Amino acid sequence: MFLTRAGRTLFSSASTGRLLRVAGSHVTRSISTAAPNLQAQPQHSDMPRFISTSMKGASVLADPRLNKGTAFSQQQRAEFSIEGLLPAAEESRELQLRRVHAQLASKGSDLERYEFLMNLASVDERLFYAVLTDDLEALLPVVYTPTVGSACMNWSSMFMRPQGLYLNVDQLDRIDAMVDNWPEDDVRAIVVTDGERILGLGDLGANGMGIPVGKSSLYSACAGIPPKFLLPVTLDAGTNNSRLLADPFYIGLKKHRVTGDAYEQLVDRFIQAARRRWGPRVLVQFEDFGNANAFRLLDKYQSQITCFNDDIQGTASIAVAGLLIASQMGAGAASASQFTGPRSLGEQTFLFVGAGTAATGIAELLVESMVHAGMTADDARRRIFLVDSSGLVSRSRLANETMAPNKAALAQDIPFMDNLQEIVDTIKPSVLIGVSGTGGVFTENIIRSVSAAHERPIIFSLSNPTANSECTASQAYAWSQNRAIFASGSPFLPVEVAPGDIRLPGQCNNSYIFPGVALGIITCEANHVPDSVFLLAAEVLADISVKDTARLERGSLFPPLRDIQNLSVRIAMAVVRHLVEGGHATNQKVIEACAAGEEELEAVIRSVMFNPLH
Ligand SMILES: O=C([O-])CC(=O)C(=O)O
Ligand SMILES: [Mg+2]
Repeated sequence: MFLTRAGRTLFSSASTGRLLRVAGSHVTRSISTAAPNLQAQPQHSDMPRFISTSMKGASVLADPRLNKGTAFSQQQRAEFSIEGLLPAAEESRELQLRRVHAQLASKGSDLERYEFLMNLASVDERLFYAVLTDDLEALLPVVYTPTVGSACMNWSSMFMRPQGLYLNVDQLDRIDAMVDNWPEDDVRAIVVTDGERILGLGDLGANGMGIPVGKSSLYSACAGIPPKFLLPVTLDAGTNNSRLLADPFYIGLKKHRVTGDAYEQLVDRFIQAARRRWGPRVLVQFEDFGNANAFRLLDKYQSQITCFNDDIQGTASIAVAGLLIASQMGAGAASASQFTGPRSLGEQTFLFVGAGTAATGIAELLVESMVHAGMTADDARRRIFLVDSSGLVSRSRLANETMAPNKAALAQDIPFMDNLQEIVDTIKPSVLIGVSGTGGVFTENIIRSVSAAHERPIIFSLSNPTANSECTASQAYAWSQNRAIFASGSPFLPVEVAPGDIRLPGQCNNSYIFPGVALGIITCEANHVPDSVFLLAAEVLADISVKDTARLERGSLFPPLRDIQNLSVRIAMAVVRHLVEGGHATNQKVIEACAAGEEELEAVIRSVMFNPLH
């Protein structure tokens, strides 16, 4: 039991190392978050951490950041006046974890598991993160894609208690007050959506809140960022989804999407209010905005504030990492006799099916990567082809249609074709990237054609959730005679392609990237996030992944999720170094740690991270 009384401060805060204030004349008690029966996870500091509170009684149990239920000792129960409010058993966190796993196993569907875990997070937040990090491989698909997609579809009918902050366009003059109502004073990163393009599911309006909530929990689970630093935000500008507008249970503004000045003001007032309240270095992650707004807002804010767009830059980074890794494996060769070893990205021909945020984001980062390797930007662009819902993105279209500038920059000087099979047969891509949001567009014929032209074609079906994947893992393997190097945005189970030959499809999802990138950004308190951070993150991930040859041989391009926190630390270290070199880091202590050496830098990054049971 750790106790602080007025006038004495005995402990440091969960992560910042600052001394906690003893509240007024109240007796301020501190709850040890330590789990005596659990081993400290080695990546974290051994210092027990404490949370200070002047609360007593039922309110301690009602606060998910303080509550640990039956893990409160008898002494703590007396101290916090919660005796009798809990059953007699005094349980270890380990036993509580086992119970939660058993409860999860008894649920009938992933959506039920999702609801159960969200409830757990609202009752005992550290136990929620302990369960999540204990089995991330199994639970990421439950708290994130694909299950989060079903949760968003059903958000209004499942609604019980609000999570995150909802800011709406009908109350522009109340935005400051709403931001002030958020209970945490030390927010360092915000995930914000306007719900217009939720995964590959389209406009889900305020139901899109599942995405910023889910991404925030990945910040904590994948990079150890303390939950109190994170804020999920939904900007409710209306919805054009008629199903939702007609749904009596819909929780958002029941009106069509507002565009123009009012929309602009909604975004701007939110950003100004957040910076006023949490300081100019608070990180803003744009997530699942519609295409036009995604690019426009990134263009508008990237030079002004600390921000990035995960669907453009995070997805680009993981895809480029995957392509670097697959190319290292010798993918893309035209025949078995050429299949001798590593190839460069410049030797591949890329065909994107889909030409939205993810496609152009990946394409631009690919160009940067090829330029980095010595190619000219024009030569690099000549290797990239895009197909949208009208057909091939060709220069001839530019005469009759206004195209988004980033898409127009990738238009090719070849005749227009509108049939995907014909396009594939003509271009003979060695890399097929699905970012269309349309399940099943990689048909058997398409995959057979790509595989006929290349010994080891790369097939990335990146649309989410699973039902929107352009093909499944088993289809990619079966239709390529098991030669495809396959990865997908949403997870697929291992596939036994022949007796004893089990492939592990890689999950090419931005969750490998944004948590580590954000950890770096918030640690050094960057005032700007340049695009180069995302190429760097891709290279770090690729360098680490190619070392695990046993895993690569089984088809999986990326490291196992159970290692993700260590991976995020490696990414964060590279990001911090890069931001310090670029003059974008503002935290003096971190700048000094960076100059002192690798160990010091790693220590300062790890000092930010939290361990739910320690
Ligand atoms: O959320 C994911 O799994 C990846 C992503 O950002 C998207 O599909 O919008
Ligand atoms: Mg997204």
